[in-house]
Amino acid sequence: MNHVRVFSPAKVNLHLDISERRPDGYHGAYSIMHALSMHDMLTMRREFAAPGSGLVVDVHCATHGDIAELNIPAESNIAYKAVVRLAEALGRTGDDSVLIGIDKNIPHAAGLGGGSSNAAAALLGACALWDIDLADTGVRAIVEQVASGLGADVPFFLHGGCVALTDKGDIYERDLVPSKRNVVIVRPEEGVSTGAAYAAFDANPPLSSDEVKADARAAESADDLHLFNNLAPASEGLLPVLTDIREWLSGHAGVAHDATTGAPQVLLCGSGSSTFAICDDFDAAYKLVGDARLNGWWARSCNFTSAGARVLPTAGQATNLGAVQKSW
Ligand SMILES: C[C@@](CO)(OP(=O)(O)O)[C@H](O)COP(=O)(O)OP(=O)(O)OC[C@H]1O[C@@H](n2ccc(N)nc2=O)[C@H](O)[C@@H]1O
Ligand SMILES: Nc1ncnc2c1ncn2[C@@H]1O[C@H](COP(=O)(O)OP(=O)(O)O)[C@@H](O)[C@H]1O
Repeated sequence: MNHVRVFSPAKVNLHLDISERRPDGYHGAYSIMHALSMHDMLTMRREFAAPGSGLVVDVHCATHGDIAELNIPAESNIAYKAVVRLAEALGRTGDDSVLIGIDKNIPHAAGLGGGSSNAAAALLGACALWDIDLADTGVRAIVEQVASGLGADVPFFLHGGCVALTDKGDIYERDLVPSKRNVVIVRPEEGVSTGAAYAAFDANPPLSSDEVKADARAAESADDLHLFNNLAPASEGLLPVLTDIREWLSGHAGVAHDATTGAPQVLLCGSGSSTFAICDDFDAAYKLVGDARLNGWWARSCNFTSAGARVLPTAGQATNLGAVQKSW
């Protein structure tokens, strides 16, 4: 195969329980992530490689839908790093040329994991271009190790759906039954750096109770969870407009409420700067997007999805991802 398209979804953390900083600099994290129908699309092509060139990778990004352009050199793009590190891990030292086009709909520095998802998509796309069998457990272990080395959020996107992860939020623990509900994402113009959010967390870590921990571990489906994110106060401290957005969403008609606690189902996406709200139905989500835009915020509606980063079937093969893409 010399040409693939790879679906690259966004994520939210339905539950993000950060513990104290570890000696390796990372924080422990029990994270339950859910993939969204909002997605980027990667087009990857293998081209003629000049003799003696080694591996040549190039990346081009096009942004769509009012999101800021990603003005970074190709070598800084995490999709570039993914392909180079996978080639190294697999011992592929020969001449090769891989061109990656990224159509970006997911805003960056938004807590939606767009870069991490692009990295997972690039790993799967490279495997398809190189005819690498991911059913082989040895190969799969190499791909998962490369994913984890690229960033804590990357391994999730190899799975997708709704997944609980442990350690630093990168080790798969179990699947939960995905949700089919409507989601609205709202964000201000500014982003939040993940590293800065973790540093602010360290100043006064709001550690979770045993009850919160037990509750998350008992949940079997996404819809059973009580939304939780103890990184949110740190991000709100860094970017006070996040408090305004949370309070505004929490008081908006059409936002769903937790059946047990009665709390509005509104939460910061990971380290921010997006906030998500779960809505009762599509009409409520549509109205919420319009109202948020009137406040000057970026807003989109989408759905939870059971997909992850996925190489799309070539023409003639059946797929259910079309339904996912039409939903936003
Ligand atoms: C907070 C979360 C929630 O899913 O993601 P975002 O909301 O930013 O997307 C993750 O923990 C972020 O994952 P990711 O964005 O992949 O982080 P990395 O690139 O590995 O690390 C970025 C920075 O965050 C810190 N970091 C990350 C994960 C973790 N468990 N502890 C940390 O202290 C690292 O020290 C590093 O300075
Ligand atoms: N393919 C990519 N898509 C988005 N951001 C990328 C990409 N490659 C590198 N980056 C860098 O990673 C940073 C974090 O991006 P992203 O994963 O979208 O945010 P978050 O971790 O908040 O979800 C960006 O600000 C950008 O500088």
